[in-house]
Amino acid sequence: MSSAAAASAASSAFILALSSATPGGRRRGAPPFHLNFPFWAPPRARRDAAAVVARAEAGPGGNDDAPPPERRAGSGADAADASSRQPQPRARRKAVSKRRDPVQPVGRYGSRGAAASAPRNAALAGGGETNKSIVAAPPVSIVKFEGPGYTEILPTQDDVALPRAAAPAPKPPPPPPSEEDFVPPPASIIPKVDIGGNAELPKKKRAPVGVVGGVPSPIPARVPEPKAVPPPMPPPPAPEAQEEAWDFKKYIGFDDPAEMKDEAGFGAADAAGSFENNENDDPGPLAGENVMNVIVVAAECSPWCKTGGLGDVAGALPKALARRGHRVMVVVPRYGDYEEAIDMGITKYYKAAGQDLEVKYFHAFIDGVDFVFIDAPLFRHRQGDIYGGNRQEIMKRMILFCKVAVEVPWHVPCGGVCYGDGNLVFIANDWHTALLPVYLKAYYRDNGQMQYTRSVLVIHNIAHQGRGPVDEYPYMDLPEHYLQHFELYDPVGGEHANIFAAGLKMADRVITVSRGYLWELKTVEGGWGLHDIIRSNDWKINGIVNGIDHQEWNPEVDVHLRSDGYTNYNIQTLDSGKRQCKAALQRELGLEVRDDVPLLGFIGRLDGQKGVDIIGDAMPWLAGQDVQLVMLGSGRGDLERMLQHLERSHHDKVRAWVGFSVPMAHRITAGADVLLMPSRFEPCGLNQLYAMAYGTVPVVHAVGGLRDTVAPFDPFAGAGLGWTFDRAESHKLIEALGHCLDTYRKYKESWRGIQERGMAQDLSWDHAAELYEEVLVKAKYQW
Ligand SMILES: Nc1ncnc2c1ncn2[C@@H]1O[C@H](COP(=O)(O)OP(=O)(O)O[C@H]2O[C@H](CO)[C@@H](O)[C@H](O)[C@H]2O)[C@@H](O)[C@H]1O
Repeated sequence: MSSAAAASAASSAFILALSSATPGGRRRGAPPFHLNFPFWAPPRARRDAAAVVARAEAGPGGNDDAPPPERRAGSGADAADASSRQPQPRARRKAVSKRRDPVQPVGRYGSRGAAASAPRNAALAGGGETNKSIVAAPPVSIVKFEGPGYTEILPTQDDVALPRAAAPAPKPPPPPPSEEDFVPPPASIIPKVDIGGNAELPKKKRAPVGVVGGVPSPIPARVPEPKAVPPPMPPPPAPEAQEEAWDFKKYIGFDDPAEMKDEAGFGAADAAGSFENNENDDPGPLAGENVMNVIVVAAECSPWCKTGGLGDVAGALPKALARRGHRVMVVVPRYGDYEEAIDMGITKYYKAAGQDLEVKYFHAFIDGVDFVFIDAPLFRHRQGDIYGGNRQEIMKRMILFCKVAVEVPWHVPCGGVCYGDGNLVFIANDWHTALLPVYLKAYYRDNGQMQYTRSVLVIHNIAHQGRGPVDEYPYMDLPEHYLQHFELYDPVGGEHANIFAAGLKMADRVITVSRGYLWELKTVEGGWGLHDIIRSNDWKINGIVNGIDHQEWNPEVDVHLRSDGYTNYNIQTLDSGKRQCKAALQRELGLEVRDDVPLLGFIGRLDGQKGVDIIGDAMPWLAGQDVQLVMLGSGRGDLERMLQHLERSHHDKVRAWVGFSVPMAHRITAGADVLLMPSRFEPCGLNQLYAMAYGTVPVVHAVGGLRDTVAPFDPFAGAGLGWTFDRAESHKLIEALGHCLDTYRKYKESWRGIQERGMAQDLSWDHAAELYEEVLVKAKYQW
C-alpha cells in the first residue's frame, strides 16, 4: 500500500474508531531570586474568587439545581452529547454563546460525582454575577499580592521599555534578594564548594551544573566551554534594568581562592583553565554547545506519583537529558510525604483562584536530576487521587502549580544555585501545565523579564484539555486581552475557555509523542476540537516517540522479577526466563500452570481510549480458544465491573486485577506471551514498548504511536514486531490475534524472531532525548 493510501486507510479507520468511541546567549541573567511579583487580576475576579473558594471547600453539593457543567472525559455521556449536538452555524454562535453549554471537563481524570453537581457559572463568577462575561469585567489593573515579608517593587517608565500598547504597565526585573527576603536553606542543603567551584550535595554526586553558552552561572560547571556559539539571530536589545549577575557564593559567604578567580570576578577558573586541562581526557557533554537549563513541569512523576504514561515520561526523560549534560530539574506537586525529598526551608505565597496560598519547596537530587516538589495544602494528601475533586478544584491546583513552577528557577537554589532564567527552557506537559507558557509570556516576557526563557509544551493526550466556562477566566489571573487565546467554540463543548488551546498558542515549541499522533491531531476526528490550532501551529510542532527507562523497564534488572518465583532474563536467557516468569504469573494469579498455553495480557487505564471493551466483545471467541487472559486496570466503574464479570464467567482462563499495581504491571509484561492494545487512539503508548523489550509480542490497533512503533509481522521477509489491525473493532482484533496465535503455536522460529527483534531494538530514552534537545535548541533561538 502506498503511504498515501495507508494514511487514508488509517484515517478512515481512525474515524470509524472514534465514532464508536466513548470518549471518555549570551544571557544576561536576572538575579536568581525574585521575591515580590504582582499578579494580574481583574478586581472583580478577586472578590468573586474568594466566594468560589469558599463554596468549593464547602463541598460540591451546595447548588444541586445548577446545571452540571462537568463531565468526565471518557464518559459515555460525552459521546452521546457529541453525536446529538449539531455544529452551530457561525452566525448562530454569538447567539448561543450565552448558553456556554455544555462544558467539557477540565480534568483528564476529573471526578464524576462531585463534579456533576458542582455549580458551574455561579460557583465561578460568584453569587449574582453569574451571567457576566469576563469581557464585561473592569479593565485590568495591577493587583499585587503581598505575602509576609514582601516589599513592594513598582516599575518606573525608566526601568523598562513599555511593552505592547495593550499590555499592562511593565514591571522591572527583580533585584537581588535582600537579607530579610531570603530564607536561607537549611545547613544540610547548603552546598560544599569544591576546588573546581562545583556545588555538591552531601553523599550525592552532582552532574555538571551551571549555565554554559549563556550567562555564567555564579558557580560554574565542569562543562567544556562551547567552541563557538554561532549567534543565529542578532540579540534583542537587552533590558536596561539588568543588574550585575548575582553571586550566590558571595551571598552565602563562600568565596573562591584568589587564584580561582578570573577577570570577571566570578569563580570561573573552571570555565577557562580547567576546561583546557580537561580537553584531552574529557569529551564534554553529549549536548556540546547546546547545553541548557531544562525544567520539566508535570502533574505526575514516577516513581512518586503516577497514574499513567505521563508519570513515566516525567520520571525518565529528564534523566536522559541530564545524561546529555543539561542541567535538569523536574517540578512536580508534593502529593505525599516523599522520603527522599528534603524541605528547603523556603516559603512563598501565591494566589490561585482568589485565595492566598502558602507554598514550600522540597528537593531531591537523583540520577543527575533535581526533583523539586511543590508543597501546598491543595496538593497534600492527594497521593491516591491526584486528579480528584471537581473541575474548579482541579483547575485551582493547576493554576497554583503553574504560577509557582514558572518562578522556581528564581527561588529554588538546587545544590545551592538557582537555575536562573537565562538559557532556560521549560517543558510543560499536557493541559495540567499548559498555563505555564501562558504565565511565562503574560507575566514576564511581555514585561521585559525572562527574555531568554523558552517554553515547550508536550501533548501526551489531547483528549483532556482543561475546558471550562468562559466565566472561569478571571481565576487564571491573566490580562483581559489574553482571553482570546482561551476562547474556543466547538460543537461538543460549545463556547468555552480552553487551557490547552492557550498553551499551544503561547508555547515556543510543541512536541507530541509520535509522528502518527501528530498527523491525527490535525484531523477533525483526532484533534478533539483543537485541530485548527494544531494545523495553524504546525510549523512549531514535532512528533517524538517516547523511550523506555532502562533502569525501570528492563527484564535483566527488573526488581519486580526478583521474588515469588519470577526471574530476571535477557535476550540470551529469554526462553528459560520467560517460561519461569509465565509460570510464576500463572501461579500468583491461580491459573493453571502450563507453558504451552498462550498467555495474553492487557494493562491500562480503563477508559474509552484503551479499548478494553473490545476485548470484552471478543470474549465469546476467546472463550473457545485455548488461551489464558490476564487484565490489569482501573478507571471507569462499568469497565472495572466488566473485567470482574469476565473473570467470574471464565474463571478457568481469565484473571482481572482491578486496581493500580506497578509490580503486577511488570510481572504481566514479563510473564505474558502477547500484549493486547486495542486502543481507539494512542498518542504513543508505552506498554507496547515495554512488551517488546520483554520479548512479549504486541497485538495492537494501528493508530497513533502504536502504528509508528509496531511494524506488522511479515513472514516472508522475516521482519516485523507484532500484529496490527486497522479498526478498533472486535472482529478485527480477533482476526489479528488469530494469526498471532497461529504463529505462536505452529511457527516457533518465526515467533522467536519476533521476540528477538523486539528485544534488540534500542528503545531507550537516549535517542528521544537527543531529538528533544533539537527542539529545545530551536526554541532557544526563536524570537
Ligand atoms: N492499573 C495499572 N497498574 C499499574 N500500572 C498501570 C496501570 N494502568 C496503566 N499503568 C501503567 O501506566 C503507564 C501507561 O502508559 P500509556 O502509554 O498507556 O499511558 P497513558 O495513556 O496513561 O498516557 C498518555 O501519555 C503517554 C506518555 O506520553 C502516551 O504513551 C500515551 O499514549 C498517552 O495516552 C504504563 O507504565 C502502564 O504500565
